[in-house]
Amino acid sequence: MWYSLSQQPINQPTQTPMPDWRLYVITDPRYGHGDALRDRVAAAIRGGATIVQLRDKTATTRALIEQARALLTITRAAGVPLIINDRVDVALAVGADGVHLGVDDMPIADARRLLGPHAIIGGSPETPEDALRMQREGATYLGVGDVFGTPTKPDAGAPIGIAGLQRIIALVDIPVIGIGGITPANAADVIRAGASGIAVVSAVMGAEDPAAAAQTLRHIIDRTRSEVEA
Ligand SMILES: Cc1ncc(COP(=O)(O)OP(=O)(O)O)c(N)n1
Ligand SMILES: Cc1nc(C(=O)O)sc1CCOP(=O)(O)O
Ligand SMILES: [Mg+2]
Repeated sequence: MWYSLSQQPINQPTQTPMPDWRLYVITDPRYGHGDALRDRVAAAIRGGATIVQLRDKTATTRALIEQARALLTITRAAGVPLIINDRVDVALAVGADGVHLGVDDMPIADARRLLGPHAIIGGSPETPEDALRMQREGATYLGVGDVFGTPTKPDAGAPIGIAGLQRIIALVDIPVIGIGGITPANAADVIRAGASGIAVVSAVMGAEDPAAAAQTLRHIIDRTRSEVEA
């Protein structure tokens, strides 16, 4: 059955398998553009990143599209989804796997209508009410933070801690990824709290060796998940 965009039901069950959320790596222009960015993303994937987000709040639309196309060749070859931060138009233009949207970005319901039932759509709630609304509107997952205090996003607000993260995990049925100030020293706490994965910028993209940094985090995540499941 065909739907016009306006008739397409939101929150339609998707046949697409759920991504592997364990290690979600987010780019930052501070750590390179062009080939340097591509090399860092490729290294992060070699080390064990399971999902990648292109996040660049300063690039022109044209530059963002170029970066997205360049990253897609790497992520597709590795079978890792590429998510575009903020920009539904860029995700559509390049055929990315999804978008990530905060409370000031396009509403999730509109993005779901535009991108269709199989797109990965992440939401960043600021309150429990936001979390429930985003889930209702068709978010695939939530990125919840700032958990520990981030050096990367100055407007992230006060840290919510593990207790704040757990509150959202208990409230929704969709996967929750912890974000904000996550390092090898605290990643296990996020997984023990029930998060499906961790999202990091500086701990991998800002590392001298992104492959080694991703590998260290993956070991911690996988070990902690085994402990929790035992
Ligand atoms: C995985 C993930 N979680 C949270 C965010 C933050 O999104 P948002 O609140 O829209 O802030 P900006 O990233 O746009 O500054 C994210 N990007 N990814
Ligand atoms: C993109 C982003 N969103 C956040 C939120 O709290 O919603 S914190 C953040 C940046 C995370 O970077 P780092 O791993 O360097 O702390
Ligand atoms: Mg945003």
